Amino acid sequence: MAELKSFSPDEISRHATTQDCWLSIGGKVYDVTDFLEEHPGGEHVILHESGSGDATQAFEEVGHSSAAISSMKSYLIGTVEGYISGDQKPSKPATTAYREQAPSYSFSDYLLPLLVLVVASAAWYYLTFYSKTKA
Ligand code: HEM
Repeated sequence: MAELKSFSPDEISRHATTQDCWLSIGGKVYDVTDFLEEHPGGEHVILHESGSGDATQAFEEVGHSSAAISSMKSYLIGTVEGYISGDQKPSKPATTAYREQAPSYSFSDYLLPLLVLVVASAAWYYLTFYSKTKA
C-alpha cells in the first residue's frame, strides 16, 4: 500500500467549505467533499467539524455504525502530522512536573506529634515520680 501523505493541522483547517471539505478523524484525513450532501447526519455537522480542527470526538460521540466506519476508507487522503491519539496523551503531568509536586512537610506537620510526646512524657513523669513522693 502506498504511503499516505501527511498534512499539518493548519493545512487541514483550510479545507472547510462545501466545495472543499476535509475531516480529521483519529489521526487520518478524509476528503468528504463529495459525501457532504449524502451524509445522513446532514452536511452542516460535517462542515462544522471540518472547521473545528479535529472531528474525532464528535464522530465517536455519534456512535457511527460499522458500515459508516468502513465507508470512510473511500475518502481517506492522508494522515495528520504529529498526531497524538487520545489514548497516548499523558493523563498525569510529565515526570519532572510530577516530581516538583512531591509532598513538602511544613513545621506544623512535626509540631503536633512533638506536642503529644511532650504531654505524654510529662504525664508519665508526674505519675511515676511526683505521686510517689506524695505517698
Ligand atoms: C468520513 C466521515 C463520516 C462518515 C463516512 C459518516 C457516515 C455516516 C453514516 C453512514 C450515517 C448513518 C448512520 C450510521 O450508519 O451510523 C451517519 C449519521 C450521522 N453522522 Fe456521520 N459520518 C461521518 C462524519 C461525521 C461527523 C464528523 C459528524 C459530526 C458530528 C457526524 C455526525 C453524524 C450524525 C449526527 C448522524 C445522524 C445520527 C442519527 O441520526 O442517529 N458524522 N454518518
